[in-house]
Amino acid sequence: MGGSLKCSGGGICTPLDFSSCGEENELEEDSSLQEEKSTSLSPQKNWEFQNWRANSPLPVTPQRQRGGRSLAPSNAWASPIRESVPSLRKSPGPSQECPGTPLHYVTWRKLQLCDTPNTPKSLLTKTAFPSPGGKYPSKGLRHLRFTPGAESEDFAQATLVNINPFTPDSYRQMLFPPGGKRKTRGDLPACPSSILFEWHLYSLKEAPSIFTRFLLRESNMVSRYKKEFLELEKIGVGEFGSVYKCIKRLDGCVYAIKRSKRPLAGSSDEQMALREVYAHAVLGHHPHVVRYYSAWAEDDHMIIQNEHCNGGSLQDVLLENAKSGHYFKEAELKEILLQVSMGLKYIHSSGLVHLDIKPSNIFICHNLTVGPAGQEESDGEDDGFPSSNVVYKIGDLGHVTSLTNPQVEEGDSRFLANEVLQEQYCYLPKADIFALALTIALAAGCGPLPHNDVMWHHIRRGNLPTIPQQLSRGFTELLKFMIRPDPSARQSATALTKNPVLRPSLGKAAQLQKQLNVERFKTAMLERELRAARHTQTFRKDQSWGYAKLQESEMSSKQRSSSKRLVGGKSTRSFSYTGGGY
Ligand SMILES: Nc1ncnc2c1ncn2[C@@H]1O[C@H](COP(=O)(O)OP(=O)(O)OP(=O)(O)O)[C@@H](O)[C@H]1O
Ligand SMILES: [Mg+2]
Repeated sequence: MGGSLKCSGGGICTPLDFSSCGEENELEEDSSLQEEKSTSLSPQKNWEFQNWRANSPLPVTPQRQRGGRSLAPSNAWASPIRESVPSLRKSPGPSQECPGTPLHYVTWRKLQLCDTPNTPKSLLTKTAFPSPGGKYPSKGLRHLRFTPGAESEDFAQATLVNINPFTPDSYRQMLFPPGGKRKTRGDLPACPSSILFEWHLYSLKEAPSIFTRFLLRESNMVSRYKKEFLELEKIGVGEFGSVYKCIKRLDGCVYAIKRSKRPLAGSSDEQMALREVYAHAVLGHHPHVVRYYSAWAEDDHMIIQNEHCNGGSLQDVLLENAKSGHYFKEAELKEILLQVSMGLKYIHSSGLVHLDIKPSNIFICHNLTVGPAGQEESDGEDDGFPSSNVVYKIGDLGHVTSLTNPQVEEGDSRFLANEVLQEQYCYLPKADIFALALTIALAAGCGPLPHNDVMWHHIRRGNLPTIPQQLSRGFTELLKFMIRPDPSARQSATALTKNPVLRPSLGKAAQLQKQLNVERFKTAMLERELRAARHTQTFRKDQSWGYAKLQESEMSSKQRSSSKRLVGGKSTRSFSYTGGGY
């Protein structure tokens, strides 16, 4: 790949200098992978690996196919480190998601070496420990690392990894078995990944207590951001970070890159940054959750690469609306409520809560091309893919926490449910519902929401802020329900996705189904009656036939007896009876 590339706008883009940009880096990583596998093993394991490779019945995947990296099946519980390698992610088809998002980097199937649900720890460490200068050491150096003295350095590095608190216990137990039960090669499929994985289990077994967190400040890469992305413009500034619209030099697609404002090490921002990354990694893909591609630390700042939503945030639109005195109409409000409820349903069903739902954290994608492939993204028939051309997505997962072990970092007080302020955390998903109702009220045109004081409490008593447009009674009641003081009385996200006010077609279908059931029942009753009537009719017929037979036989016996008495009399009489026939 050389020469100049033609931009879609018709201009000539500066040719990519692959000596310094992402691809070289990626190829470097790729080509280093086989080496990396062998060199990150202890000498004994290294020998086993080389031996395995020589004798393996499986073809050794060419380096350009990135074969060594792709060990993960599609698994919602993706490892965060795996997420940091874009080519490992399963991308949707071209018709899905935002048109600016990339497609398959390589065919997923090609990437799979063996069906293990585990991200090999080798990949975690490989990504987690950038070497000085941002490149892996030369081959020679890498071999040198496996002198006995260098092993301890490798071992120390191998223990640097984060444990995602949003993954289920079973997942963590699988990765880090209690007591460090050592797996033998026989327990695992015979492929290089299993050897590497085994090695890491072995490390954990030997030193579980020194298994330390991978700290953001320990990253000292050359700016990956500058190397891999071309910054187009700053698109937003939030409490936590600034967001830039960028093109990835390698794939030519647009992304939103969020960079934390302050240095992270040891600050509360560090926790927030990690939460966001953990949550994104665990949530995977959903049409109503902003898609995540990668995250890394750079110069003590967290950088998160997300899908770029070309419509900006709902807050941006509300600001524009306020200027022109235009508000979302009821149909649009219902669409926003329905789509965000679908996203919340997905987040809640993953055992997480968002805790910062508000207009600036809802993002908009326009001009979505919905095709059959797009529909696959939907998480079920009930949630159907949005029919409109606008897709609303939940983003900014910096406050996400788990339902089972909530570590609550209160979001924006204007949207905060009273029970969360009172530190009652048993109905956390309902706090998201509360915030969503106020988000919709804002979109409907209500004035600025109070941060505190009398009006704040007035709303928490179940009173909707004044909305300057006539909304239907059903919709207003629905919004009121969502802000009821008792969180358990508020609808769940799942209930909202089925609510007939938001999905009248579902209501109509339900009504028709009901009518159909009544008609079916009536038909069944009529059939039963008909059967009974036929049965009675047949019985009567049989009865009358039997009666007639009886009468006939009685008559014939009478005649027989009278003819006996006439024996020797006129033969004509007797003849008439026998010839009468039955
Ligand atoms: N994926 C995206 N696509 C388009 N615009 C985005 C995207 N992510 C963020 N923005 C823009 O950047 C702004 C700030 O983003 P974000 O909410 O993620 O940052 P933040 O620092 O967590 O903000 P806050 O804490 O105030 O909510 C958004 O309001 C939006 O305008
Ligand atoms: Mg935000």
